[in-house]
Amino acid sequence: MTFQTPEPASADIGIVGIGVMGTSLARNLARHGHAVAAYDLSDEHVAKLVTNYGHEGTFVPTATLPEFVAALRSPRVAIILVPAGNPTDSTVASLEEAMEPGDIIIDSGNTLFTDTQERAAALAETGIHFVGMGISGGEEGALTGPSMMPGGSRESYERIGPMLESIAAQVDGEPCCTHIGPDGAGHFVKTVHNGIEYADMQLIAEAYDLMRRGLGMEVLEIRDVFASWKETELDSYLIDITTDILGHTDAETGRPFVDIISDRAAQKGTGAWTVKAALDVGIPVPAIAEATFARSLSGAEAERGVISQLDVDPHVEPITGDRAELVDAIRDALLASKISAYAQGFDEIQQASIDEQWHIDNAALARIWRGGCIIRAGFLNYISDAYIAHPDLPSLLGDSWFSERIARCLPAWRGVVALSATSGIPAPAFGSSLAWYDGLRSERLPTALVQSQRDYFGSHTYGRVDKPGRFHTRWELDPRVEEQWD
Ligand SMILES: NC(=O)C1=CN([C@@H]2O[C@H](COP(=O)(O)OP(=O)(O)OC[C@H]3O[C@@H](n4cnc5c(N)ncnc54)[C@H](OP(=O)(O)O)[C@@H]3O)[C@@H](O)[C@H]2O)C=CC1
Ligand SMILES: O=C(CO)[C@H](O)[C@H](O)COP(=O)(O)O
Repeated sequence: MTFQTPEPASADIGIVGIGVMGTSLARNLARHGHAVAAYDLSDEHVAKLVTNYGHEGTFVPTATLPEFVAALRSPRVAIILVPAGNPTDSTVASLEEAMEPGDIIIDSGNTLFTDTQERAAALAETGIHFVGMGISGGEEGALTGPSMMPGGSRESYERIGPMLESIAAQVDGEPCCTHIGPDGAGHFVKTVHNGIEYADMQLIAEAYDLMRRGLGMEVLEIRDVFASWKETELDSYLIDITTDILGHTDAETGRPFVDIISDRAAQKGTGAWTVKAALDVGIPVPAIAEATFARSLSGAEAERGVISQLDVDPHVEPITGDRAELVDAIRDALLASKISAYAQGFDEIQQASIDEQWHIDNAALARIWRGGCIIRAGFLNYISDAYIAHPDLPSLLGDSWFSERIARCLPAWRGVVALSATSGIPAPAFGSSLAWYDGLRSERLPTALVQSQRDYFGSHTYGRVDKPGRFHTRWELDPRVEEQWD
């Protein structure tokens, strides 16, 4: 396929990677009156964009990256929407060759934030701005209004902000796009957004499983339950799509779609990155970790094959009792666990922001997640309010809106986690969230014993509850002697 050589400087902005997201974002920009240059390794993708959607606005198809760059008005702005890793590296390298100081490269893929930091540092010498921008909303959101999380220099945001804000989702008259912070900040918060997404999805799936296998409910009955939860604090996009999915019937078999789809849930890495980064900054995110492991477990063919054959009957003990009360209990457990998962994600962002000196505004971040993105949910308004009232809030659970709901849901939360264990229906994200909460509220934790063990075998020292300093016990001596080490 050949395209006519484009007019130089005829496009306001360009997109490299005209796949699922690139096509939608190019259309969104064009619909808002921006002329969009398009480049993809595959000319066919670019041609399809122009043929199918050319009537929606101005597209400038290009066949090579130098042509693409030449088609951009100066200072040039190019958005990359290709797979993370090598394809992004090679695209950045080619753009760098053709671009000039003052131009802006925006990587909008799901990129590891440390890669963004490295690319931004490498490009800094050239005078080309590098913006690592998280984007969320999937194909539909990118078309009708995504949530966007750009990192990078303030100067670059002044140039690209108005254009991005014009195509972002709008909530209460505010665009779901704001400058997040320097270098890797935008990609970091998008990664944690996805970690929270993993947790929210897993929690919903656990609620479904407890109703389906535990209470023996039909799929359409559960669909109706989820539809009714939309009227509660659980109102969210993920509850909406769950309701829709549960109402869907497989055309070929006439069975509920959820019964014919393979239960292997895939992952592209952002959940695992969130967990790894949480380990690095020392912040516990067990709901996100369990959600990530749940996907790995679902794909653990060999282990599942062996263990499912073990002669342990019954595999599932039905949950008995008043069904309406049990459904309400599952709803409350879901709300409390969901609050925990979001609190964990925000804790992680807060700590990374301190460590990296990103100065991320959690209130503004919560506001841009209210629309456009996959985790959009009514209660993000309350998260924003909590951080407006106390920007350095050590935990969302310290805010009264959240603590009151946790207190209200707590008895049901405990009951549901106990039922999960006795019925044999795994609810790892429910259970780990509750354990996280109980850990944080414990005045004294058994890690006192862990620290004693560390000192015993490795002379790692310890603090005392009754006086300052670091101490070590000479465990090998008889009688034992305590030494003060500093
Ligand atoms: N899908 C989603 O919901 C979301 C995706 N993202 C992120 O956005 C990025 C794009 O995702 P998505 O649109 O789903 O992926 P797709 O695979 O649909 O699109 C990627 C496009 O980039 C093209 N491409 C690959 N390598 C190059 C290259 N070196 N130069 C130019 N074009 C190239 C591909 O062509 P070809 O097919 O010929 O290889 C394809 O057309 C990813 O980083 C993804 O993680 C972010 C948010 C949401
Ligand atoms: O970024 C996204 C949504 O916010 C993408 O859809 C991403 O692919 C989701 O992650 P995974 O594929 O690992 O489920």
